[in-house]
Amino acid sequence: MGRVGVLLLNLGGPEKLEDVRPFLYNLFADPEIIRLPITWLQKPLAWFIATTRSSKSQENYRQIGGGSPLRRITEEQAEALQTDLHQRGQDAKVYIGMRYWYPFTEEAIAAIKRDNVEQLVILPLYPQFSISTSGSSFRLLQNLWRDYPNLQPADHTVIASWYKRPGYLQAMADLIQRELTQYEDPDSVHIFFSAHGVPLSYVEEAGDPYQQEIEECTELIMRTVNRPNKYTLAYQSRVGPVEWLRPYTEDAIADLAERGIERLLVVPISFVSEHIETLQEIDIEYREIAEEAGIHDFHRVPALNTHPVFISELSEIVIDALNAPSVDVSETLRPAEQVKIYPPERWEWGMSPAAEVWNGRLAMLGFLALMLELISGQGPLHFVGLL
Ligand SMILES: C=CC1=C(C)c2cc3[nH]c(cc4nc(cc5[nH]c(cc1n2)c(C)c5CCC(=O)O)C(CCC(=O)O)=C4C)c(C)c3C=C
Ligand SMILES: [Fe+2]
Repeated sequence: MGRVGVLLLNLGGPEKLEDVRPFLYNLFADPEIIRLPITWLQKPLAWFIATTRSSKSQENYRQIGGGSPLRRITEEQAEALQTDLHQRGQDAKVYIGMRYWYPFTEEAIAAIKRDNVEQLVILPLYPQFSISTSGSSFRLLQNLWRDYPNLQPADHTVIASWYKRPGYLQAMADLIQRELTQYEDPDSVHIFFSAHGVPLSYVEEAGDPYQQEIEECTELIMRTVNRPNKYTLAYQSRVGPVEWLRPYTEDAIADLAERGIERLLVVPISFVSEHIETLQEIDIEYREIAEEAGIHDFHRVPALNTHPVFISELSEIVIDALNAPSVDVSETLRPAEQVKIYPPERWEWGMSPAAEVWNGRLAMLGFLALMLELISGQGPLHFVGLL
């Protein structure tokens, strides 16, 4: 057997405040995050959103110490996984490929080539699959290997999602149990699962399995916790004007407060590391919302980070993958491609999704034209004297 490598895929995060704008640009330039029918508009729109959003986003990163801890934590996870694999007699090198910031996936692929890795396990650090996360990274790999076929290792296998794995469920249950034991009356605590949201259209029109996987994951964790506590699942971090998966976290907190719930234990479940959305959004913003609504006992379960049971499960996933027939990255993408493509390209009359999409596109084009005219000082509105 040739050299073995493990590629951990993750999102990446700005390390300093100056990184925030270019990081946001990379994120919004990704067609799996915003898909535009006119490809040349993707980059100007990404530039526009990144520029307008960056000061608000920078303020959030400032509140957590001036940057994302994601790179440091992912490096710790990679090191712990490599050590655990070695201890099991599996000699493998672990690489990190971030989607939107350093170390970029392209850098990891170059290192994998340099090291002559022949067998590669591709393991996203997202327990559940979404088109916007693991799907986007798989698409990037597919495009890279299409354009540079010599960079592709002789054998590679892709793990699409792994939220059902017993070690993951056990580690999550352990974190929840640990927090519950801090309470005098643990059964009175309401467990609040907060998953990262995605636009509703990803699920309803593009066939993203994310919502189903999140719901099943929540049930499996509660079964593993094996306690009588009541629980709720809600979706956080909505961006932009379109509808996302519901209930939104802020609404669900207000609703529970109205029902007289006093003790809330928040469990972030879409991501395995601390990041801006746990440290700032949950710990600061949602805590404030809860307290204003009358929930003064507001706690959060820490992210898995390098929890030993979790790291050990990652090793098991890698070893199982090495012993199973390989799965090509394009096979993993195929199920999402077989379902309806979003946005629908064919025009349909009436109040149809196609009409909504095309209205949205035209509005976006009009808005962009206006922005360009405001910046350049030239255009049809200047010509007719309206600007
Ligand atoms: C605009 C659409 C977005 C979708 C869809 C989306 C899905 C998604 N994201 C994560 C995990 C993370 N996202 C993070 C940051 C982040 N995400 C978006 C937008 C979408 N995410 C933005 C604009 C940002 C930047 C931060 C901000 O301005 O609010 C991060 C943080 C990394 C860090 O810096 O610490 C993570 C992690 C998941 C799991 C997901 C869908 C399942
Ligand atoms: Fe996100």
